[in-house]
Amino acid sequence: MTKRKIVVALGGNAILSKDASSEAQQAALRTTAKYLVKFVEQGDDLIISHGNGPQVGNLLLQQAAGSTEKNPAMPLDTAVAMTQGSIGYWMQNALDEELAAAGITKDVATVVTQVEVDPKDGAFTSPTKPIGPFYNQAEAEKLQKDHPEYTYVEDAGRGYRRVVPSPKPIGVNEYRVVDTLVGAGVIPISVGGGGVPVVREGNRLVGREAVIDKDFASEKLAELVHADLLIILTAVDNIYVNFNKPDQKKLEHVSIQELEDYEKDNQFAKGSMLPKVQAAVDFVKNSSHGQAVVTSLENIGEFLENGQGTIISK
Ligand SMILES: Nc1ncnc2c1ncn2[C@@H]1O[C@H](COP(=O)(O)OP(=O)(O)O)[C@@H](O)[C@H]1O
Ligand SMILES: NC(=O)OP(=O)(O)O
Repeated sequence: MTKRKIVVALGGNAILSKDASSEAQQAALRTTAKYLVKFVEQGDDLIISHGNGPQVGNLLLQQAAGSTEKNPAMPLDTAVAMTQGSIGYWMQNALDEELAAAGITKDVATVVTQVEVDPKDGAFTSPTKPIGPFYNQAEAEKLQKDHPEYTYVEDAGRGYRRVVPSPKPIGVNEYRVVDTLVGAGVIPISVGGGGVPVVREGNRLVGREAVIDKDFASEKLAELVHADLLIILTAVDNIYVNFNKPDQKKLEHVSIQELEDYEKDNQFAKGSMLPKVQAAVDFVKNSSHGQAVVTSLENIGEFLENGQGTIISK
């Protein structure tokens, strides 16, 4: 098997399910690391990215609760950088342990990554990215009254959450560093939480209060480092059409044209499967030879051994 350069984007369930304590998130990441080591065992070069929606929202709440004039709460761009650090630390620690258990000598390093966005991106005036905890309707209504500057919306029938702007990534400032690390045999963790959103002002990169979708940021990074594969890991083994209906159909090998047709047919839920499908299609379209895969962590073994999962090609 030839050595491949793979960008792996980790879904929310790879880090946090119900318990938001650091112990529980670290335990989940140790399980995640066991799966990811399978790629390393077969000689692939990995670049890992991850989400931060629950974590960055929780961090903002902690910041607000403890803030004083002398110890002010940090803005959202800085909070994103803080979650890159904390989740990166947990992921490095978990991978170090699992690589050692597998007898593999390889370093892992987190790169605080700034992702460029367009200051005129319409997302800045139309927040859509859910962050932090879920609320019931009464709680959300009270929060909305107390914080008219924030937006709370219903999130896919699961409760209410605060939403923030989520502009599209147009560049990854540290992509060359990431590629250099891969070339040196290191496993980089990059564009965590979609990357810190920044806009270019001359020679300066200036932070913006937003949370970029990690699937789109991972796609941009995969393009820039000329990855062979973009693997988007989530809670399902495959993308489906007629998802959760009696006639649901699993997609196995699918072309970008077919996926675009299904997208026009509204087959993919906004804010959950749709960004993954769009990121996968963009990567395959914009790379000379790349493929994209959407599957679950638990299915990695089946993907590696039998090609199971949804595999998207030109
Ligand atoms: N057409 C579809 N095919 C498969 N899953 C879908 C589809 N539409 C919506 N989903 C849901 O989208 C989820 C993935 O989105 P989400 O949980 O937001 O992602 P993440 O894993 O990045 O946190 C899947 O676990 C599944 O429940
Ligand atoms: N930044 C981001 O996309 O996070 P989630 O995947 O947790 O929503």
